[in-house]
Amino acid sequence: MSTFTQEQVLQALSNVEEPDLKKDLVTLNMIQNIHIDGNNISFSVILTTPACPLKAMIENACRNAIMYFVSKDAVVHIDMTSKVTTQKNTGVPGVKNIIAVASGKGGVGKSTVAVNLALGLARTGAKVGLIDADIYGPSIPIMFGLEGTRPMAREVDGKTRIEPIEKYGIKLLSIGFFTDPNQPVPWRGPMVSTAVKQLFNDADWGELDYLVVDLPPGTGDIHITVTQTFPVTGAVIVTTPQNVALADAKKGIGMFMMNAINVPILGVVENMSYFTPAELPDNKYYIFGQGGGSKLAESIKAPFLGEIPLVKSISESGDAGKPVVLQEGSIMAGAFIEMAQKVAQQVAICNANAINGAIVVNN
Ligand SMILES: Nc1ncnc2c1ncn2[C@@H]1O[C@H](COP(=O)(O)OP(=O)(O)OP(=O)(O)O)[C@@H](O)[C@H]1O
Repeated sequence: MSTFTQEQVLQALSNVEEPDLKKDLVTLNMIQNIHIDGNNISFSVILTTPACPLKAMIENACRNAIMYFVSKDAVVHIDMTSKVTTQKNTGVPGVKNIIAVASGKGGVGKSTVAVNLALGLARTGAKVGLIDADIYGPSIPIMFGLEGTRPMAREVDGKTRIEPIEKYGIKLLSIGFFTDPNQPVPWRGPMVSTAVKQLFNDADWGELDYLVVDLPPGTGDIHITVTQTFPVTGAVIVTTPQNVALADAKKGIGMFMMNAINVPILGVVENMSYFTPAELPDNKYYIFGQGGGSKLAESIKAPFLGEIPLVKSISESGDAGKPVVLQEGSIMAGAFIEMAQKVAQQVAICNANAINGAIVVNN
C-alpha cells in the first residue's frame, strides 16, 4: 500500500515556480508520470527545452518541495526531460522554432555565432537544423569542412526534396552548396528570394526543435523574404563592441521591430568583446571598449546573451571545419553553450508569452 498520494505530490510541486515563466510547474503541466511505491516517489519534469539553464535548480526545488510538503522520508526519483515548445506554424512542416541570426555590419562573427549556437543547442539534446542564407558570402561550407559538397535530391510523395547534409549531429543547407565559390553571386531581387525560400520549402528537414538561420549582414531583400514568408520565432543580434558596429546593429534591430516585420529580439551577443591570450585565459584586454553590447541590449529591453572573446582558436577551428563548440571541455565551448542555453530560454519565454502563458507541447 502506498503511503503517499498523487494529490500530495502535485500539491507539493505546485509550490515550485518555473522562474522564467513565472507560474508553478503543475499549472504549466510540466509534471507527468507520477509513481508512488512505498516511500519511493518518482515523476517526470517536462522542461520547455533540453537546453534549459535552470535544469539543476528546478530539480533541486522539486526534491525539496517533496521532502518539505510530503515527507522527509520520501525517496525522490526525478526524470528531467523536455519537449520543446512552439507557438505558431513556422511554415516549414515539422519545424517548431525558427531562430534568425543577424548583424548590422559584416564580419562581426555572425556566422560563427550561428554555427556555434546551432551545435550548442544540438549538444544539449535538441534536434537542430541550420540554413546559411548569407547569399553574398556563404561561409558555412568552410566552417563544416564541406566545400564542394552537393546535397542529394530525392522524391518524397511525388515531390523532389533536397536532403540537408548531416554533420556533427545537425542538418544543414547552405546557398554555398549550390553556387560556384569562385563566382560572385549576381542574383538580385526575385531570384534571391526564390533561392532562399527553396532552402526552407524544398528541403526534407524532418522534425526539428530549432532551425537556425544565418542571414546576410545588414538589412535587405533576404531579411524581408525570410521574415515575411516564415513566422520567425525571434532574432539573435550579433555585434562587436565598436561604436560603428553597435550603430549598425541598432539599425538591424529597428528593422526586426518594424510593424510589418515584427520579429521579437531574443537578445544581443557581443562577439570579440575582449582579447585573451590562450596561455593566460584570465587576462582580458577590452581593446575595442567595454559594455557596448550589454548597453545596446538594455536600451531595447532585450536580454544580453553574453560576451564572446577574441580567441585565435575560434577562427582556426572555423577555418578547419570543426567549430570551437565541439572542443569538449574548452572555455570557448562553455561560452557558446551558455549562450545557446540563454537563446533556448528566450525562445521558451517568447512561446509562453505569445500564447498567454499556456504552453503548446507538440508531440
Ligand atoms: N570571437 C572570435 N575570435 C576570433 N576570431 C573570430 C571570432 N569570431 C569570428 N571570428 C573570425 O572572424 C571572421 C569573420 O567571422 P564570421 O564569418 O563569423 O563573420 P560574419 O559576421 O558572418 O561575416 P559576413 O559578414 O561575411 O557574413 C572569421 O574568420 C571568423 O573565424
